Amino acid sequence: MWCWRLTGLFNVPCRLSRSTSHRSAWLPGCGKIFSAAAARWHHTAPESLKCAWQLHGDHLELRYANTLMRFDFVWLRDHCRSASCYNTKTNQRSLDTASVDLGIKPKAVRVDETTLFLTWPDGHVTRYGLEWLVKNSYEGQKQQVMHPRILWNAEIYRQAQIPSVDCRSFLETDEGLKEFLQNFLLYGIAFVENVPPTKEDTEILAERISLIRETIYGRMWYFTSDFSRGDTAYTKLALDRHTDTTYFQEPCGIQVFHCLKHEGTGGRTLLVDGFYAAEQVLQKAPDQFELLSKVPLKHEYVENVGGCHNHMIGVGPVLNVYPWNNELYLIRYNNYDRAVINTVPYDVVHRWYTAHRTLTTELRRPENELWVKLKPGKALFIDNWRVLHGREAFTGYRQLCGCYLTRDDVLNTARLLGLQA
Ligand SMILES: C[N+](C)(C)CCCC[C@H](N)C(=O)O
Ligand SMILES: O=C(O)CCC(=O)C(=O)O
Ligand SMILES: [Fe+2]
Repeated sequence: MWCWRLTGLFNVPCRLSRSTSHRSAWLPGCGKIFSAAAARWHHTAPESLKCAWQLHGDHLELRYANTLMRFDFVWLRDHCRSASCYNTKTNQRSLDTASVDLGIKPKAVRVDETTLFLTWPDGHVTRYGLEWLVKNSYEGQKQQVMHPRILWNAEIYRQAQIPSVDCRSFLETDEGLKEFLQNFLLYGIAFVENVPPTKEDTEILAERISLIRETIYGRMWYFTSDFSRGDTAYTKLALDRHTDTTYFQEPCGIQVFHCLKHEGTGGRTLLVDGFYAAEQVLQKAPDQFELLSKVPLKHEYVENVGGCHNHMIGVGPVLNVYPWNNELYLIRYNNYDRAVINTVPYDVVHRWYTAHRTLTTELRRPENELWVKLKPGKALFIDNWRVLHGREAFTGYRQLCGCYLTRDDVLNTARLLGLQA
């Protein structure tokens, strides 16, 4: 159901990206290679077209499992998995890549049903499983998604009826943790229920999946509307949708919120899937999507309140995509914390404002807004690289606790449980 939503992100041509310039050079070329040079193709077995290969001046071309791959010779030497080149105990390369002649060429090539064999000028033999090559080639990787996701608006999210995970099952069983992480990876948000409403218990939750990322706000933070810090978060005012810590070179990966107390009105939490909105921009105005992914901007945090003095600057585009498949991995969006734009000339600035407006329009569509009231006992985990949060103005005493998590460690936990992350 979600595949089609995802593919859009990768297939739309991105004029400046390397992958596209490759693609256009590649597609017209491949027909020619097959027809004009068919005599030079070597097949595993005469009756089998499963695998065929051809040696060119500076690369090896291999066709296997419906994938046409091209391998640079240095790449083929560098990735050798023989005992002298690769340590399988540590999964680390032992070969010194700098010792490989950049003009290296195999002196013999052979392919059987499962394996490619290369003999190098010094007699060293490298073997590659054909399946391994498909999985690890550029062409194979280009067809893959790094992070499978389900993009959502309020309706899609509600209809999916994703259950909250119970605190005990989250803490005590691998199944509970895995279910939670799977939902978190797919949707960018996930809830844990029946959490004792204390900072200490929230910390135990956080530590179950990751390392806590300590920042200028501390390790575990409590906050209320006391303006103890120089930021609107510490008031009763409404906060429009945004991602946090855009002013870090690497914005925090995950934000945990647990509302410990609220005696008053308002204060609901707003959640918006930034990737869903970005996908709409890509569909409607690919040039604008591209601009948002290419123009670097600064975000800034300048604080001088009480004893707190901080000046943080983070640089990066609003949308961050992997260049080989155009897949989004990070949105940096905070209009409060966006710094003076002095990294782009005036004409690009105007086009950037237009693109920013298009994205903002998508982010603000009421149908994309998921509103939830955080209550004591219900902890919310937000993927701060994807899902924007905001809050409604409120009255009365409201206390939130939480922390940031290091993204690498959340993904590490997910992978160890067998999830693709
Ligand atoms: C979450 N906590 C209250 C600790 C910090 C809030 C940081 C707010 C800042 N404007 C930002 O968006 O990064
Ligand atoms: O008060 C809230 O619900 C959230 C405030 C906020 O955006 C933050 O702390 O990052
Ligand atoms: Fe925030």
